[in-house]
Amino acid sequence: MTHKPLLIAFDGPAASGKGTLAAVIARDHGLPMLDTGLIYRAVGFLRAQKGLTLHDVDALAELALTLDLSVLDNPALRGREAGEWASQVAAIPEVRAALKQFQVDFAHQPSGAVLDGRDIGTVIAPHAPVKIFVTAAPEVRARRRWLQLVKDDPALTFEAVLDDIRLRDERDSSRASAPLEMAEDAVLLDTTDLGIEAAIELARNIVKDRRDAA
Ligand SMILES: Nc1ncnc2c1ncn2[C@@H]1O[C@H](COP(=O)(O)OP(=O)(O)OP(=O)(O)O)[C@@H](O)[C@H]1O
Ligand SMILES: Nc1ccn([C@@H]2O[C@H](COP(=O)(O)O)[C@@H](O)[C@H]2O)c(=O)n1
Repeated sequence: MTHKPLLIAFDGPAASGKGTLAAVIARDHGLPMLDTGLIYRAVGFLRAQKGLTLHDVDALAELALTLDLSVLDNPALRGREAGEWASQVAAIPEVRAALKQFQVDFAHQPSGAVLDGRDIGTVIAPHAPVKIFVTAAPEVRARRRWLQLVKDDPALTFEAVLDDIRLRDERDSSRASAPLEMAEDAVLLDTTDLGIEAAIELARNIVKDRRDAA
C-alpha cells in the first residue's frame, strides 16, 4: 500500500510520556520530530534571563518571533523551573501567535512529521490523520518526572513535583488561548498502568490503524 506523507500529532499533559512515544514513532517512520514544549521552555527561559515580566507582552512576542533555535540544545530548558516559566508564557496569546507559523511549517514538510505538545491536534495540525492524546494519572506523571529530576536535585521531593504538575495542568487546561484539550478525532492513550514498552506497542498500533484508515 502507498501512503501520503505521514503527519502525527501527540498531545497530553506534562510527563505523560508523549515525547518518549513521539520519538519512537518518528524513528520508526524516519520522520523529523519537533518537541514543541521546548520552544515554549526556551521563551520562558529567555524571559527570566532578560528580566522581562509577563506583562511585557510586545517584548515577549518579539522574543518568540526571533527565537534562535540553537538555544533548544540548552540542558537547562529541561529543568523544573523552565517548565513552570514555559507554562506562564504559553498562556499569552501573542506568544502563541508568534510561535505558530514555525510549528505549522514544520508540520507541513513534504516528508511528513511528528510533533508533540498541547495543541498540535487542535491548532497546529488539525488535519493530521493520526492524533494521539497521551495521559496518565497526576501521581504517576509526577513520579516519572521526579525520577528524572531528582538525579540532579537530590533534595527535591515527590510532593513538590506533584504540586508543579497539578499547577501546570490547571494553567494549561484553563487558559483561553489553545488550552490543553483532546481533539475530537484523537485516540486516547492512558499510560497510567502501562510501562514504556507496552505504551509504545499501543502507539504503534494506533498509528498503523489510523494511517491505513486515512
Ligand atoms: N509508560 C511509561 N512508564 C514509565 N515511565 C515512562 C513512561 N513513559 C514515559 N516515561 C518516562 O517518564 C518521563 C517523562 O516522559 P516524557 O518526557 O516522554 O513525557 P512528556 O509527556 O513528553 O513530558 P513533557 O510534557 O514535560 O515534555 C521520562 O523519564 C520517560 O522515560
Ligand atoms: N504545544 C505546546 C507545548 C507546550 N506548551 C507549554 O509549554 C509547557 C512546557 O511543555 P513541556 O511539553 O515541555 O512540558 C507546557 O506546560 C505548556 O504550558 C504549550 O502551551 N503548547
